Amino acid sequence: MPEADSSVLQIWGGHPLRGHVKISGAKNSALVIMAGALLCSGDCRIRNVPLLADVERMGEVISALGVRLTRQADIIDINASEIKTSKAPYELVTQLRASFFAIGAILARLGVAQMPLPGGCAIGARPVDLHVRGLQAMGAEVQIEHGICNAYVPGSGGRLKGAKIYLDTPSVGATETLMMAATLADGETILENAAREPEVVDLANFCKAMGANIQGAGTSTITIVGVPKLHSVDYSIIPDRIEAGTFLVAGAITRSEITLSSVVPDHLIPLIAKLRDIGVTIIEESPDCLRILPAEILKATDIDTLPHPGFPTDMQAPFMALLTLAEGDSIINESVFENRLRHASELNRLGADIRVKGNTAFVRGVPILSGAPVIGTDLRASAALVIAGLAAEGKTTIQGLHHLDRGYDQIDVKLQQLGAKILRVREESANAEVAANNNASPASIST
Ligand SMILES: CC(=O)N[C@H]1[C@@H](OP(=O)(O)OP(=O)(O)OC[C@H]2O[C@@H](n3ccc(=O)[nH]c3=O)[C@H](O)[C@@H]2O)O[C@H](CO)[C@@H](O)[C@@H]1O
Ligand SMILES: C=C(OP(=O)(O)O)C(=O)O
Repeated sequence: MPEADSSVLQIWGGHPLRGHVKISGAKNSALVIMAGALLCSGDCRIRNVPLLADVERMGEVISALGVRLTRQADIIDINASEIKTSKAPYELVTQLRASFFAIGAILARLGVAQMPLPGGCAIGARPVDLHVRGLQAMGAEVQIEHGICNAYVPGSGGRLKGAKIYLDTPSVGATETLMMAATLADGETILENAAREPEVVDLANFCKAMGANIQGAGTSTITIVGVPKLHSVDYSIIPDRIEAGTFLVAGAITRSEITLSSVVPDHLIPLIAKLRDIGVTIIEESPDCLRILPAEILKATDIDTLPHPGFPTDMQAPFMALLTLAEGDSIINESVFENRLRHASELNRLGADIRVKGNTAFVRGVPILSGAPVIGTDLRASAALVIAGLAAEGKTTIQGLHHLDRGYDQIDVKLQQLGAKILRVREESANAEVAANNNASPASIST
């Protein structure tokens, strides 16, 4: 894992990319499937796990519960035959969102769980009321005190009971928490208005491979019939659709021809539709490979983020970067999170013309962007700045890499392999260069 906190990314933009990129396993699947491994009293082998700070932290959360976890390359082995404590550590859980979702699995296994409120991207209030209400409907007593969610199942045996649960909003995390809780509960749980994201389906497939009885994942009604115990599993997680989408957008903005493999095109339907809408050609080379061709003209479009299968909120910031260089006016409405447009002002530093009103961004296409120092405020905001930096004339320096490294597996290395002029350097040397007014691209990465 690179040293993110003291590093910055330097990008010399305006160069097309060329070649092939392999997409890593999905962050949001890997994290919740690691939590799901806590349901199993045998060995869980999880393959295709991306190299990410969030995965490392999630591994630390699981180890802190007294569960055995080892990692070799992209394989993680977890054996939760024994979970020594029901209390997850504050300093780890507060670093990512998905750690909280483990409350469902811990409660199902032990009948008790103490989970600090989670961290994750600061893109809105992100309450956990739907998780809590669902667990209460399954018979748990739940109270949030001093920033800790304390849950236990009263009565002998401490086993949750199946329930009919309607989610006010199709929350990904709440669907996953409750699905995990229900796999070992007594009786049938029906989740209505459930999230339909591919990562929810991946978690369901993982649980089913361990012997869980789950029907309907990928639709808005999921039925889970609890089983007494789950067995060992060897499971490979799906490719990361957001990483794939980010590379497609990077290809589009730099007018490049690149191929992406290990993708599931069906998971990218809303994004590919929008890219085609604005003039980008994307070819399905094979069932797991996409090719993007250089676009002559990029046209403006409107985006409304929605739960899957709508346009994903996690692609909103990268797509905004692309629309800054499209011909005409675009309107982007962020409907999922209430504070996820902070990248707009950083994109404006690069010469974009974006006005924000409430949850809507009005993007007026400009002919060029020009490099500048910028700061990533969250994970996808940072990705948007990388994308803009690849297209901007001159040098862009991006701070805040701890956000980027939470969710992108070696993005700088992958972009270098595609010919991008991008370097991760220590912040002090970048500052020294600014003082010396050195804007030149270093010889080591000149193409
Ligand atoms: C680790 C992980 O998988 N993160 C993803 C997950 O986050 P996460 O699971 O946190 O997102 P949710 O789907 O839960 O959030 C959607 C909306 O529901 C609200 N809400 C959620 C739970 C709750 O108890 N009460 C409530 O009001 C949220 O504030 C938000 O406005 O799905 C998001 C939406 O696709 C993605 O952007 C994140 O990348
Ligand atoms: C918002 C995201 O992650 P998290 O839910 O972990 O904050 C994301 O992956 O874009």
